[in-house]
Amino acid sequence: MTLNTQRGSHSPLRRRASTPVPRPGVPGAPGVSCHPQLEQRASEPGARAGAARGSWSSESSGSSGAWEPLYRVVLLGDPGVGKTSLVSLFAGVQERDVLEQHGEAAYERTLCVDGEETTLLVMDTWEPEHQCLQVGNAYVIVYSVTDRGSFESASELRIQLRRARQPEDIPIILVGNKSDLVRSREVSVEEGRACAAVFGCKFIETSAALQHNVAELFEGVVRQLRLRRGGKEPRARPAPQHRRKESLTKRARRFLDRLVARNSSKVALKFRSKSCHDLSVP
Ligand SMILES: Nc1nc2c(ncn2[C@@H]2O[C@H](COP(=O)(O)OP(=O)(O)OP(=O)(O)O)[C@@H](O)[C@H]2O)c(=O)[nH]1
Repeated sequence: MTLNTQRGSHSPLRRRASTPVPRPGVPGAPGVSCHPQLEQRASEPGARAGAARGSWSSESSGSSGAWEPLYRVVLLGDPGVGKTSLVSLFAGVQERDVLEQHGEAAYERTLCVDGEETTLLVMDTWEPEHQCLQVGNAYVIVYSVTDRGSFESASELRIQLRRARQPEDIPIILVGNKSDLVRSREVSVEEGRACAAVFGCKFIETSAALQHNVAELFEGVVRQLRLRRGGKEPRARPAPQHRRKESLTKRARRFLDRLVARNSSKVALKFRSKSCHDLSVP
């Protein structure tokens, strides 16, 4: 299964072919970007249907020109874990429809998931400290299952993200990539799932090389965004409280310490999540 070719009747993914690279300027004008600038913080829940899109995109989609929501999805993770490979599959790029802004590459694509179209602007970043922690409507934190260090970095990123976006209930998906490299695996699927459970995010393993679960990942992002759409998310987090923030951070640190203490597979078994692997439920 690929993101770019026929997938039968199952959730067809449609690439908006040759989406013009927008230029900065007046929103809505032909050939002009309506994407928010990177300096702009992501909208609050309820208004997170970020930038409306201009006439150029409705032409390419053949739609009536109605404005559609566009969500910014930021990929984070250590170098070499496969972020660019995953994003390239998402974008279906041979030629790169790349929007270069402040050093990040962004790819826009409209997905049809559960009969409804949603446009994602997926940003492949390599500087976690940069503004990317502020701009995403959803985050995909990638590690390589063959690199325990990248798994630990993913946990650190989750902590940073929580600090940066504490009051918001934004979708975060932990991704263990390179699942095809069975013999060099260093992080078990149970550890990945357990980590996601501890950090309160979703989890999926992918193989960009085999194109396994890549479509499911981005469809899952769409579903997670929709679950929170319009501020109707019933599981919206309560107002932030200092004590809770501290306690979760401490728990996360403890979890990390235990992983590093090479007791990880036993520890992982202690943390079970009923639904962190199901990207279609809250
Ligand atoms: N076997 C295997 N190799 C992969 C997979 N995903 C990526 N790779 C390879 O891993 C290497 C790094 O992949 P990238 O996609 O460039 O990783 P990245 O996270 O974007 O790396 P940076 O650009 O340095 O941040 C490349 O040689 C890819 O071909 C995968 O699922 N399986």
